[in-house]
Amino acid sequence: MSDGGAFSNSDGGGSVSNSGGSNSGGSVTGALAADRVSFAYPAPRFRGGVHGTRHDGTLHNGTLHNVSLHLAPSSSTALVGSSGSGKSTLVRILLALAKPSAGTVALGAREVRPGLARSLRWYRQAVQYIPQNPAGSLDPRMTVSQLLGEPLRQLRVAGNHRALVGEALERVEVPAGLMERRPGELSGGQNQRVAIARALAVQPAYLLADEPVSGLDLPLRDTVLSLLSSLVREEGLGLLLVTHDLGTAARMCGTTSVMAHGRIVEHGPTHRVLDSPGSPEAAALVQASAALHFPPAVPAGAAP
Ligand SMILES: Nc1ncnc2c1ncn2[C@@H]1O[C@H](COP(=O)(O)OP(=O)(O)OP(=O)(O)O)[C@@H](O)[C@H]1O
Repeated sequence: MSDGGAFSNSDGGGSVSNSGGSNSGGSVTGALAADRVSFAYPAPRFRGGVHGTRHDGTLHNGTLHNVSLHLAPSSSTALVGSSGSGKSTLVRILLALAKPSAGTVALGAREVRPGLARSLRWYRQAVQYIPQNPAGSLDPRMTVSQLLGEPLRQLRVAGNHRALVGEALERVEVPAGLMERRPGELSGGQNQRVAIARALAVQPAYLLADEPVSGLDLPLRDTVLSLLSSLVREEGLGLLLVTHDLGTAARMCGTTSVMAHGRIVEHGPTHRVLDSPGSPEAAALVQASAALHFPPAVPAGAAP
């Protein structure tokens, strides 16, 4: 699909309800949708121009152009694309951290835009984020139990917070004995799991995850990906997985969107996108991934 026109996931991007499970973010119903979103980062002042615009009035550094992405409960979508194609920027817009210059973001029937923390509390609970470097997002002064308890308190999540914290840590296999440690007293992998537990503890309806397992060893990757899959399957979570790993996209996600130069250039069932890519950008990603996983064999005796 060219230019990211509005589309729905094949597994139901329309207005739907969470199918249940225990995710309390599931009290929020409907699709999470970016519709025809454009965005440009502020640019340095041009000579004789207005901040952020060219002399002809067009936006400089138009980072996203007319991008649409619809996520549905109980489904996983992979967002792939080369470095700098705009994936993280789109995630920031979906998180209502950046305001699009055109287009809208909505959860169900409610449009969302950056604003007062109080007015976005419902949205921050419903849509959680796992950043690229989750461990780096943790306040080093806080203990694990404080780190997980803080968003529950700030977002006024209903229920027994102590129990929610314990349950989230158990899900990512962080032993309860580490609850009073601070990030500096944990391994990188443990910190990453704490950051993931922090997102899960508020029981979101949607999880936007930017390379969530890139810093973990292989068995732990498997554990975390299996956990995310089961949250989607059994508890109605909607997952957007930003990844450079097409194998992870194939394993986890029913649909895949491909970004290039700030546009969605292709969207469809993951197996179709990966098996017979319909855009040169998707084809290049598949080719690069194949070369990485199955490099041409070095003939015996040849220098490596
Ligand atoms: N804060 C910023 N100010 C100005 N330009 C930015 C800013 N953040 C990102 N950009 C630019 O916006 C474009 C898209 O960046 P973005 O981080 O969204 O790409 P990405 O696809 O997530 O890349 P990666 O896979 O490397 O994380 C890039 O050209 C980048 O340099």
